[in-house]
Amino acid sequence: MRKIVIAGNWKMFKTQAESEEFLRGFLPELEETPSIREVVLCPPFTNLNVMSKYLHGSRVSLGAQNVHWAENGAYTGEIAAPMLLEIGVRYVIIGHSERRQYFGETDETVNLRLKAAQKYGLTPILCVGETKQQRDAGETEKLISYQLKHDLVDIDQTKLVIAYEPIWAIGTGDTCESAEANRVIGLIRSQLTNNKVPIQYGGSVKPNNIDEIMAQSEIDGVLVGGASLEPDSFARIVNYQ
Ligand SMILES: O=C(CO)COP(=O)(O)O
Repeated sequence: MRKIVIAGNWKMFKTQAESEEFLRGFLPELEETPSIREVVLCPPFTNLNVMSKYLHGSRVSLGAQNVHWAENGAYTGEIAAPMLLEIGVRYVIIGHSERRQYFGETDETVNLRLKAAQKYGLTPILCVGETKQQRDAGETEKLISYQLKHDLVDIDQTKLVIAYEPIWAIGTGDTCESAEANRVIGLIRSQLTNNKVPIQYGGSVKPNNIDEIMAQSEIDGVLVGGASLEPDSFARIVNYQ
């Protein structure tokens, strides 16, 4: 049985006060959530410390949205793994398409960040996925194979989560058909050496499509953007049928 990992990626949303307000509404809704489901929240860096204190003793794990590969150093604007560990962070999203698209992230830097995360005991959530153009050109499989081959060099697949996030489905309301997401995720799994790696789907996951997505045999969880920002909607997703 593979682990189920349901993560909220808050991107650049919520102040500290707003994140505390979210938790006040969200935590009570987890009382009935099956314990096999790992629930992760990935807020902006500025909220991690206060949320870590708030979540102490709760069943929710904290994740960051990026990590640098050096232990420390002259890297203005970056955050190192030991800084995250010290405040109780356990997961880190790496290689999100918004990092690749807007901030010059490459497969090489993704690989460096993955290695650093694992070296310090953080579990990376590696994001892969194709653009609309690549999909229309029939290049989805080739692109994802390329990303996996380069991103996963010397990576321990026993401490890894992968998220398949087709870029055209992110923030668009244009969810990938669940059967198609299942097919691509099966393909990702066939390229891994460890068949226990949890593989999530991400891209316009909402309360009204979560049950169908999670009914797919290859899909081990979801990485949720917009719908993770409201306590009721994220609780509905975590408590899928
Ligand atoms: O990018 C995503 C999660 O990392 C998905 O975002 P949305 O759920 O808003 O489409």
